[in-house]
Amino acid sequence: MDRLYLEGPCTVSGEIDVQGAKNSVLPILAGALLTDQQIVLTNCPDIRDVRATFQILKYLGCSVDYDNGVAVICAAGMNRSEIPDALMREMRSSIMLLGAILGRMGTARLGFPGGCELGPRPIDLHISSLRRLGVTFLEEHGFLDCTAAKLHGADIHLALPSVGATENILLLACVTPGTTRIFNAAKEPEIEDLQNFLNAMGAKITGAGGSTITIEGVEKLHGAEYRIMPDRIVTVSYLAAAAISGGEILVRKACPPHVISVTSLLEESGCEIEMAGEDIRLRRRGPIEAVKQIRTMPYPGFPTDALAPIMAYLTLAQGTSIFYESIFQNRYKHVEELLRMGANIKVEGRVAIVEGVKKLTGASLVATDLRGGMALLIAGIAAEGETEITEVSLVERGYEHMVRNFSSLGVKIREG
Ligand SMILES: CC(=O)N[C@H]1[C@@H](OP(=O)(O)OP(=O)(O)OC[C@H]2O[C@@H](n3ccc(=O)[nH]c3=O)[C@H](O)[C@@H]2O)O[C@H](CO)[C@@H](O)[C@@H]1O
Ligand SMILES: C=C(OP(=O)(O)O)C(=O)O
Repeated sequence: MDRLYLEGPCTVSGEIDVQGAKNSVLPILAGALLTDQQIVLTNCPDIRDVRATFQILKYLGCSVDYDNGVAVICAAGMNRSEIPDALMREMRSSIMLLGAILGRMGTARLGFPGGCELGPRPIDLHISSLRRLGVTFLEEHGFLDCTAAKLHGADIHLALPSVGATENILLLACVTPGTTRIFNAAKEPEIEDLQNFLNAMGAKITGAGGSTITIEGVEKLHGAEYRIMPDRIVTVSYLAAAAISGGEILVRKACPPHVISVTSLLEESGCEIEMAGEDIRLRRRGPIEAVKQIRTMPYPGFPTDALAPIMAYLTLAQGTSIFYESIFQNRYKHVEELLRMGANIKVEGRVAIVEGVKKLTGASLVATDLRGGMALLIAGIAAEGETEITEVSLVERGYEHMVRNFSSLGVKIREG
């Protein structure tokens, strides 16, 4: 999709099911390379990053079928271990294929991943961790040549709890002889989803969700059927859209415990939240109240991926909200676009000061990145008049069926 048009203000109201999580399905698709038997994934989201991963899997020699949220992958015919540069640049998570390709083929050749819109995103921790497992790297002409001749378990202390590095270690260590322990591992729920999926394939991993993960290498993995967990950032994006519009929403098939850092902020700012089983209901009580301090942190802290959607919501708050982005260097590109709508935001380094305004007005905007683009959509719901958003394909990296889903909630939205 090229562009989106919204006609605001609209009131979001209704019920919606949450899609499967982008950040779970991508490493899990990499895991499908570790067996020559069939993998069936349900709740697999229909998003651009998944389609890009399918392209890479097919290039590597796998068969891939996708229909209505069910992906069937078979890597029996895998006959390549290199990923062309153009496919690597499609997305950041292409780097997650490294551990899996090495685990299956013993060698891998790939370029550097894309997705640099948030500032520098080095892969030094991925490389140093896999080196501890016995992988050797040769870097030449923008490509990494990797060889896993003599793999062995190891203790790995991560300097930072990197989500991607933790996942790459899991993917390789589960088929590496011996015991591997990861200290200061990332604790994000998507890591636990990857652990559960790999264990369903016969891996022996314990501890994901905590900061120490233990992996007993096994010789072989087998086929499995697995349901991808709900996307926590899509969940909070729907909640923010309803909240800014003064509406009421029931988000179904979610995982409420995964989004408490965001729902408690929504409550603090004037929304009523009810959680029951897989349901989250949000209703706005009155005016939006500013939130004094929002600091992005690794899980279970406030997620960096939720910063932009929540910032869009707080542009209409009474008072001043202050954001501090602690994970990425440049997560404020969308701010310039929100300013065009009449928002009052000042950015100083990693801090953004959002002075609430009484109204936003529709404008012609460019999506700067995935979550920044969703922030513009959320602002466009509350803005007076027409909002045009271009570069929407960036938003489609992580959100499925946007026009259909937001229309069903009462948003006047159409594809351009
Ligand atoms: C596909 C996927 O799951 N993406 C998520 C993943 O990204 P990703 O896995 O890239 O994020 P990381 O947790 O690795 O990055 C966190 C921080 O560590 C730094 N770092 C990371 C690796 C490395 O080798 N060296 C290094 O310095 C990064 O620059 C960043 O400042 O976690 C991020 C943080 O929750 C989320 O915003 C992304 O949505
Ligand atoms: C930054 C994100 O994703 P990625 O790591 O895939 O670029 C995101 O989902 O907000």
